[in-house]
Amino acid sequence: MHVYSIPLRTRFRGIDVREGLLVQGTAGWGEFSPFREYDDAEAAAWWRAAREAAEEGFPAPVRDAIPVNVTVPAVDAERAHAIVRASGGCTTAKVKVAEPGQSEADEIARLEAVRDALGPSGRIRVDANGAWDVETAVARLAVLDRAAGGLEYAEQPCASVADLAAVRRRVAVPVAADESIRRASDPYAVVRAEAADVIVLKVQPLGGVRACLRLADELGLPVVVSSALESSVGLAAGIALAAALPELPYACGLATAHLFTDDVTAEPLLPRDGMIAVRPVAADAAALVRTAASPEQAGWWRDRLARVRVLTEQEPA
Ligand SMILES: O=C(O)CCC(=O)C1=CC=C[C@@H](O)[C@@H]1C(=O)O
Ligand SMILES: [Mg+2]
Repeated sequence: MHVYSIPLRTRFRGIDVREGLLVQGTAGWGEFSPFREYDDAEAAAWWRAAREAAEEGFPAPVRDAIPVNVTVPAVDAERAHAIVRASGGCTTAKVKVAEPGQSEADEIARLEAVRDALGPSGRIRVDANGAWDVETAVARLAVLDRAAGGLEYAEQPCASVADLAAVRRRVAVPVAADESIRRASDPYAVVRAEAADVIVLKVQPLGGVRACLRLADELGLPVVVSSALESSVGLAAGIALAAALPELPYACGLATAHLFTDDVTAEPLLPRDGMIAVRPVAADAAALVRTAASPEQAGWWRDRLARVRVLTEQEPA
């Protein structure tokens, strides 16, 4: 069991340092890295995903490389341009918007810079993490669609399923559901309400690759696989899901190793020509030493895992 702590290059979803616990089992390496504020019940799905990776391994792939998007945090225009140019050939960009303290003008400048860096044939999507109300989403998406020279889709413009559905009825930009799937007690509500054109699946919060494949099949909407901001060990599970899905019509949000200043392996899962190769990832000793968390942090993660294990051991097999 190893606990890593790796600083991010840029603050992302309010965090500057990513932490997680890695386990090695008979099938390979698994990652358990629920965000700190999640309670043990929510963290249980993340442990099921880690256990699957370590003990069962992944289902057979149907493709050997995954197209990925570059993820652009809520940075200024100049940084956004540089991030896209250094992305390893990504032709799709996902741009964070609705950051507290930022204005519409900041978002317009960021999107214009991303369009400039990608060129006219690139695809741009935005992610508001549920921060807008319906009126703001409708007005803002029209503005951002123009600034971007066309948006591929808007990820989670509003928090509730009802609001997503209302936005979808009123804007031409397609809507993707993320938090409404991964943090919802009822992911099927999105389909019943016709609230999304695309669903975002993340392996750890949804309990593993096989659980995601079942959900994708039942939901019946096009899937984008995204990371939960993981080390390359966790990213490998997302790559395995993207590799096993019968259809993969969009680039996936799995190029987030770029956001980390270091990784737990000498061969991070980074894109080349906009694609990440499907391959197993093993943590290596030197990288684990370099990225090791403090004894205090490691103790916190071990205690958390011990509590979550008790919860998951009570589940039916
Ligand atoms: O989808 C991507 O391009 C990268 C992953 C990503 O954006 C996220 C990872 C982890 C937590 C989230 O706040 C965020 C997201 O909302 O999709
Ligand atoms: Mg999202």
